[in-house]
Amino acid sequence: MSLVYDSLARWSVAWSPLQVPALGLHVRGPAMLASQKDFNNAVSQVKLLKEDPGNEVKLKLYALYKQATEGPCNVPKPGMLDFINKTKWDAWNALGSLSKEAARQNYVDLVSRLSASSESPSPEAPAADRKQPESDSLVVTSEDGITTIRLNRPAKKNALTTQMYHDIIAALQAASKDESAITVLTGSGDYYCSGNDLTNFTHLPAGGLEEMARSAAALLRDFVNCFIDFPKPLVAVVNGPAVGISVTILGLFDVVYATDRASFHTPFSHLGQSPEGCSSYTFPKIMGSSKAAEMLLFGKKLTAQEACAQGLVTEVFPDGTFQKEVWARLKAYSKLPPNAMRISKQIIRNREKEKLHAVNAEESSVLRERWQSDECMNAIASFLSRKAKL
Ligand SMILES: CCCCCC/C=C/C(=O)SCCNC(=O)CCNC(=O)[C@H](O)C(C)(C)COP(=O)(O)OP(=O)(O)OC[C@H]1O[C@@H](n2cnc3c(N)ncnc32)[C@H](O)[C@@H]1OP(=O)(O)O
Repeated sequence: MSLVYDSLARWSVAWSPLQVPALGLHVRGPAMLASQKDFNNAVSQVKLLKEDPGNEVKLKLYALYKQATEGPCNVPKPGMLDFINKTKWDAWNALGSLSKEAARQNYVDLVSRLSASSESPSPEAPAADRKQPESDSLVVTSEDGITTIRLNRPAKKNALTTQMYHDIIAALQAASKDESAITVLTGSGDYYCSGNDLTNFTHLPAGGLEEMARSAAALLRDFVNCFIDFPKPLVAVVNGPAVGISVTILGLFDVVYATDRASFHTPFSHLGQSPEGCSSYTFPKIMGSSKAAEMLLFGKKLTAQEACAQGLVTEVFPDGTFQKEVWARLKAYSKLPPNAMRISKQIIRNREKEKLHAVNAEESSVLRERWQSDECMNAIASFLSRKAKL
């Protein structure tokens, strides 16, 4: 094994970035695929990376570059002892029949994530230095080794405004670097979260509906990416009913504790919309395809006990003792060695990450189209004119 690593290290020196670029990526909608120009820019950007991304990532870059430029692996497998070329060949071959266009997009995505992480400040951000959210609708605190991100719009059932998506992204980025061991998302009041604030769709920018859909899809994608990439144990403390995107992203949490008053509802078809938060992938994996279809296609609302039986929720607590029991448990967990927890999370989650990024991109792209449909516009208009509730 060390021989292979040594060889890879030398390789990375010998490789020009032009030769270098997530394995197993097979899904992506046509609307958001990168152009040749985006791809060429990404190839140039690789040269400017400030930090060496490591051999594993270089292998991914290499494989995606080959797939994007030459298509599926079409050269004979190198001999057993030709470690370097065999490892490169394996990485390229693992991409199977991924299309050139999807490989190009995945290459662009990977480079953009690498560029963003090499630009972000690396020093640990202690809780006291944390930039506070722009609005009071999100409250972020750090105590006893736990950073808590609290949705704080109880009068609107914690519906997520555009500003809140931005603030949650910033809070997760800060939490990933602070001194806490565990990060928690929870809600204030009787609801956990009623999902996307439907009035987000009423603020039409100068570019009209099309521009609104484009920017919402980009924000959705960034938002979900933060959950996919979050490096520490991430726990949802579901203090009441959960709707829409607050349910779908639960598949990206490590542990989900729920009060017995919680319910889990994804009424996407009722809203003329389609699943997000990687739920089109995580839900069938967690609960099987037919239970996932009942939720995601027909909007079946699950009780907390049902969600627990189906694996979406880790444990259900009686509402009367929910807060006390859950926080006592989390405080105990937060004393565990933080690095061990991070590394264990990495092992559990890393092999799925590229797939999840590809699913997120496709779901966002499909929603971009859905948001411009009559079905969706009519459903939102109906809610806003108070004719419809879930
Ligand atoms: C960057 C964009 C990314 C988008 C990602 C895609 C996300 C998709 C989703 O999340 S889809 C799910 C969207 N959510 C809903 O459709 C829920 C709509 N709300 C309801 O059906 C009901 O409000 C309820 C069942 C959640 C609660 O009903 P009830 O207990 O009777 O309370 P009220 O209806 O009186 O609600 C109180 C107050 O809150 C306002 N409100 C609640 N939810 C939302 C919401 N999602 N968006 C906007 N406003 C909401 C509701 O209008 C009331 O306001 P008012 O007091 O009348 O001013």
